[in-house]
Amino acid sequence: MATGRDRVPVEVCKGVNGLEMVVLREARGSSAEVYLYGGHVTSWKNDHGEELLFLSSKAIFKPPKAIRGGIPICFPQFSNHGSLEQHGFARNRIWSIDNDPPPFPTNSSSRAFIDLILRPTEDDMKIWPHSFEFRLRVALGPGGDLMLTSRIRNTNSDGKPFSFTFAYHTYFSVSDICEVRVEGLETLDYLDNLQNKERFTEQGDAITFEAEIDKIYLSTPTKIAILDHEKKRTFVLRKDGLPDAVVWNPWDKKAKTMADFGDEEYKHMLCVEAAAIEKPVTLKPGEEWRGRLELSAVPSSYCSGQLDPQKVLQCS
Ligand SMILES: O=P(O)(O)OC[C@H]1O[C@@H](O)[C@H](O)[C@@H](O)[C@@H]1O
Repeated sequence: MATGRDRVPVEVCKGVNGLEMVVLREARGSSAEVYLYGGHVTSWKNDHGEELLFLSSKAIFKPPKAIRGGIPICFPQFSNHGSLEQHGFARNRIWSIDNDPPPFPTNSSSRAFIDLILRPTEDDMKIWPHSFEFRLRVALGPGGDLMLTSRIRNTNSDGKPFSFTFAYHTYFSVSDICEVRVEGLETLDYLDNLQNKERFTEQGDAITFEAEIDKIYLSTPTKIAILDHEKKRTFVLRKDGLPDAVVWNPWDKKAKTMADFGDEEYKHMLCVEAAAIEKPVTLKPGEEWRGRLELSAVPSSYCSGQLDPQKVLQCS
């Protein structure tokens, strides 16, 4: 666990439109950028300086519009699964740097990290009448892995529990969506957002892409792999506390309806979102929930054709 002593100092600077952001740098060259607006990771680069996340060239860095790309945080509501605004309000609030977070029991050897915190304002409590503390740690591992840990605590003083849904809405950068496949979701049940959230079962093959997709896979394994054949790169997601996984690509028609997304950009992105949606999380006052996502990008040149994400990891 990193202590104050061996921690790499983070840089706080002004990003697009003067919005404050934090830059994390790891000794071998990987880096990440985190905006306080949304507690939003907008960039994750490997030690060759290659960008691994998709960020739209038309992204609007201006509240209240959430930033299109990177890793928006969906809380306290995923999508339109409730009465709040789409994907909740955490992604368009200004978070603060948390200089003194409660102890972080983690075995991570990360030295480059930032702790952020979001608490509701009085106005927030008018639309979602609950008091909470949302602590987000964004860390870079020594090998360039990106780790996000969310800790959400019910701080209601009225004795009331609350429930929420959640997602790390990660936009991965891919060379060509038609050359990408996702492994780890085969044979699982999913809710199809394009068919009134009806429940279906996925076929036995890895998922490939040739049209709009918007599915919530249920009870997914802790590891999911995204294989980018053209780039010879595999993204591996490891997650904890997040049983569901959303797979989204708007494709051409939907892309044209989105003001903050280029018409052709759908070809170069894929969202695979570690989430808790089907069974909302309920917290009593004083209780805390934790949801963790760890992302790695590994060369996959010798791994194509292997369906087991575990093997993809072993041969990297
Ligand atoms: O445009 P937004 O609000 O960022 O949402 C983008 C997409 O986010 C995905 O997570 C949802 O499943 C989609 O239904 C939605 O279209």
